[in-house]
Amino acid sequence: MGKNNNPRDLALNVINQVFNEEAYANIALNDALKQSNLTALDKSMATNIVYGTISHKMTLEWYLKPFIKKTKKWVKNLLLLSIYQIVYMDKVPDNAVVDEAVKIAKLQGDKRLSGFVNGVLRNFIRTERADFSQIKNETERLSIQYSMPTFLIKKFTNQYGKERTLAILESLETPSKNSLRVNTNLVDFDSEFDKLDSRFTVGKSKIASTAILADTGNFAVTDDFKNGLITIQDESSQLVAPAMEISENDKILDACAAPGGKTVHMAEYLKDGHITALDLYDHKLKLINDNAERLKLSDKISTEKVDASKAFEHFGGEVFDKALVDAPCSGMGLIRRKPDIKYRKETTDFQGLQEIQLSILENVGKTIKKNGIMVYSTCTIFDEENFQVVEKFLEQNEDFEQILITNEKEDIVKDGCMMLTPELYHTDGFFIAKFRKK
Ligand SMILES: C[S@@+](CC[C@H](N)C(=O)[O-])C[C@H]1O[C@@H](n2cnc3c(N)ncnc32)[C@H](O)[C@@H]1O
Repeated sequence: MGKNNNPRDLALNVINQVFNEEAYANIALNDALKQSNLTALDKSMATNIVYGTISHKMTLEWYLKPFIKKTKKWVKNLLLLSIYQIVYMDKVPDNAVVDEAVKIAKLQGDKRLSGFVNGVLRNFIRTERADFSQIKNETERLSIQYSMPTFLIKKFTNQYGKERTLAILESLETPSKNSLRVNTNLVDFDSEFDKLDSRFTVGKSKIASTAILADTGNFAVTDDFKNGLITIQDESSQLVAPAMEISENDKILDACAAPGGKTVHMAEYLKDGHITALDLYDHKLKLINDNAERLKLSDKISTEKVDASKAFEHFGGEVFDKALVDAPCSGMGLIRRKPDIKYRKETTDFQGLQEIQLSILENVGKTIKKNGIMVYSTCTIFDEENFQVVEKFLEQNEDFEQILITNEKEDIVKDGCMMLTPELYHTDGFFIAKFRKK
């Protein structure tokens, strides 16, 4: 079997990049899948192994620890992804996992180590599996059981208490749903729902009227996606555009816009209005333009490479009717979809992120007209980047007041902000606050 058509070998190469070189899992996996000639079924298996192994990394290391001393990084990664299959993938027989691991060790060019891999895995299978209850310290136990660094367990517990923390951790263990948004400019919601319903198992969202949900299905390759009738957007983030109170002639600034998921949603509300979408990088602006083109909304959107914390210097004061600051954040609400986030050191400087978020809000705020609306959103569920930002922004900017957000689902509203934790509706974790310029 050649390298390019072995799903486990591909998974190992991606995991090596993520664990050894801090690559982003989604990018490394997409690149590897594109270059491979795997069947759709094998692609899905490789994807499952990559995300499963990353998601359960700390648990798998704990399982593996009694069986090895020191070994090469790729060998350890191969053992981790094999133990993932043994423990979590019921349909794959243990013997097949071992045989495949041995084959991959040989493929990686090391016959001697293939014997070692064989021995460790056979030993692991023979030995009774360790039980989490033997870890006496509760924080450590939760950390190993849910593969979450202890400082995050502590942060969750401090903010949400034990019971809700457990519910959040449990909910992060179950897979994300596919969440689609219907482009109601091009097609009626109900007819698109019926059409998708005839081909996939789909359902409606409990929180976003534009969302269609599905457990499985690769919607990015469908004609309806390519033709812009549907797009892929989490239910929680579909709540942002409706919160903006958009009028069809509004001039809107989307300050942190790429890849443009919310830009295109807001643009659907416009007739003669226009959105200026900013980001820091050309390749990211291209993603916004691609999205706008696919959804047939290019005439309503222009992109500019401008630092949002210097928007006022670039555009001047009182120019826009509305602004969205969908700020750079730790992304801790996306752990279910992007499990590598929980191990990344650069996303844990919550105070540093808060400073950036406040400086963007303050500067963008100056570009809004009197009575203009500014919405602040993040995909994180920690207070430093959410309620503390709202509080400090209002303290430091007396020309703004908070508009209290309401929703018929009271459990997603807290202190006038929308606050979705991942266990409530099995969405991404998400936060929305709303301000008006006096
Ligand atoms: C949370 S993402 C935005 C997601 C986007 N609103 C959507 O719905 O698809 C944050 C974006 O802000 C950009 N960004 C970070 N700092 C920025 C800054 N100072 N000015 C403008 N964009 C910035 C990042 O490159 C990233 O693309």
